[in-house]
Amino acid sequence: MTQVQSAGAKLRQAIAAENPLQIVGTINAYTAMMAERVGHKALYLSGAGVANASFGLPDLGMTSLNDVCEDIRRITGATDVPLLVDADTGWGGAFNISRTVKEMTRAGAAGFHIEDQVAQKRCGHRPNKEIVSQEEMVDRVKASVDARTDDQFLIMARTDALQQEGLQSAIERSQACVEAGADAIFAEAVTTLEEYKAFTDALNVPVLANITEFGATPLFNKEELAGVGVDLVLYPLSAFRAMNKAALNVYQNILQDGDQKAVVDSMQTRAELYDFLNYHDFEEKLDALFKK
Ligand SMILES: C[C@](O)(C(=O)O)[C@H](CC(=O)O)C(=O)O
Ligand SMILES: [Mg+2]
Repeated sequence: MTQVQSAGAKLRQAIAAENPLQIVGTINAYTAMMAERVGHKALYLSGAGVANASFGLPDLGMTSLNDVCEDIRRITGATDVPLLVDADTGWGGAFNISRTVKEMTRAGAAGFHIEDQVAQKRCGHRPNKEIVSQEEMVDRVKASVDARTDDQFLIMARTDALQQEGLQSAIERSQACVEAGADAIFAEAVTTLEEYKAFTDALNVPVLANITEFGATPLFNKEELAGVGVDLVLYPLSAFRAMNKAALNVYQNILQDGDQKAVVDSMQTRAELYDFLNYHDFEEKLDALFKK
């Protein structure tokens, strides 16, 4: 009998196999399929991405658990690669966080990260973030661990404390989260390799570096990050940002030129699109089933 591996187990296996594991943001099911096809071993659903792309909203804690679960289901329905999900602050107290774990697991997520910002959160790379006490964050982690229905579901604690309270506090918070059962730590808005090393030296669980563009963190290479003990490297919105610029260019050109000839070379062709979708397999099935 073949053992069916849970999404969480797959993510843990990928973390063990890759050094470091690169995790790419996939804003929708189709981009997730492309990332899978080119060989990525782990995918990410960004909270900012859900807010921006699915709702046209800023990343300020305005989307809900259901909003995110809808996008999780779409992506996990289209790929087999494990998906790490941004759970923001967990959307409330212990019982809300419990629902977040259970619903995300049911939707097919492999794990989530939950952060120590206040509910009225901001992007981790913006000024004037506010964080909750260490005790409150530890309670969030405890509630998450207690709610697990699959013991392989990965619970990652994110600390946004570096900006306001400094490195020592951010590390202490991370240690307290690990003590409470966190499987991994997301060190947010880190600015130097030395700081990453301080996190990885102090912790005995995988540490994630968020290499998001146009933020506080330089675009360190995965080798540099592996050199300071980082296990997971996140590119949450890289493809999304590129897609946005490409789309804007097309919209502008169609208006300016009256046709799309100048930008057609920048487009994925119909043949390429169909290839990623396995379109022809579907069509053959249709022909075989309903041949006239
Ligand atoms: C990782 C992140 O939480 C996200 O929602 O993708 C964002 C990314 C970004 O805004 O660049 C964050 O770092 O807060
Ligand atoms: Mg986020």
